[in-house]
Amino acid sequence: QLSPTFYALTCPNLEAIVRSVMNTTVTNENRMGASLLRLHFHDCFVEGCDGSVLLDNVPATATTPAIGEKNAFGNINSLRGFEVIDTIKAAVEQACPGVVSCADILTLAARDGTFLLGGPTWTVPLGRRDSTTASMDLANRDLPPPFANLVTNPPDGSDLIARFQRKGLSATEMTVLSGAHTIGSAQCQNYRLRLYNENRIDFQFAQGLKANCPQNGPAGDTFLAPLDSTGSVFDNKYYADLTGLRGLLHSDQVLYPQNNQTQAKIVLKYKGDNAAFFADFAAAMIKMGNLSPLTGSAGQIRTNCRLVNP
Ligand code: HEM
Ligand SMILES: [Ca+2]
Repeated sequence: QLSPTFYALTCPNLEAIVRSVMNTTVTNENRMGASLLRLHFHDCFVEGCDGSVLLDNVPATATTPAIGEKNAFGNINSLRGFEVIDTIKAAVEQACPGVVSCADILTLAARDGTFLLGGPTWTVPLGRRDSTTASMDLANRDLPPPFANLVTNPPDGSDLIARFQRKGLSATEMTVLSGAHTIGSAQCQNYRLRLYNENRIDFQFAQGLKANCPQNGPAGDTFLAPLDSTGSVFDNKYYADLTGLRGLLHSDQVLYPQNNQTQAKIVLKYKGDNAAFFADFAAAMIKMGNLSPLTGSAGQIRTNCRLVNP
């Protein structure tokens, strides 16, 4: 029951406001476009796209401790862009107070970040409402780790196909959404094991990265490398890099396996057809953006994206 015209009467300038702040932000720092795309993904995979990831801290309840998703493994010292959401929210509140959810703002910001770095655009269904809860445990359970395999990681279910399947997303959609790694960067601690322990990696590529990512931490732990060879441009180079064994994360390289032609063919298709990549990425983003939204009178419209309303 989300709709692209949800705010047509109540906040007609919403999309222009988001685009304007995002434009300034991405011009100033390219990577922030990528960071907001990732923030939206991490919101949607935990309790659905409800702005839960934006909550600074959540008061304890009978069943959950006082802690939010920001402290989960994949998020802590890694997620970025919270201040950008604050800036957009402030501008939106000025224009149309109390009407637009943080979850919708984040969804639009992710779309604009993609577009401003050269990617596709799409129409965003709107009308999500904000959660009053966030769960570190659910985030730890549902966000895929960079060491995840394609299909085999029993018994903890940390394989990529199953993890996305649980969110109603197919292996093809998982592969196209991973194409988001055409922009942005990762820290050495997330690709170190791959550099030193794996065979399916281009020799020169690994050598180049080892210089700043030594085998033993904490030295180099936070050193950033671009996720593909054109890290500030949204393009299909990511897939060419995978076929050249230059995927940065283990979870990237496993998308192009030797022993699974069905899966490998998805990568080859997007490597050879940028238009198909863009179209399928846009469609998969809309699908991911529709994950169990709060609508109607469920949840709330947060005044401050970091806090549940008093
Ligand atoms: C398939 C499973 C996935 C895994 C295991 C994964 C894991 C990661 C990791 C470990 C990083 C680097 C974080 C850091 O070093 O601080 C990263 C960055 C990123 N991820 Fe993913 N990711 C996955 C899927 C996705 C999806 C579906 C999207 C969006 C649709 C996405 C968007 C991004 C972006 C844009 C960045 C760069 C962020 C920045 O530079 O700030 N990822 N991902
Ligand atoms: Ca969420």
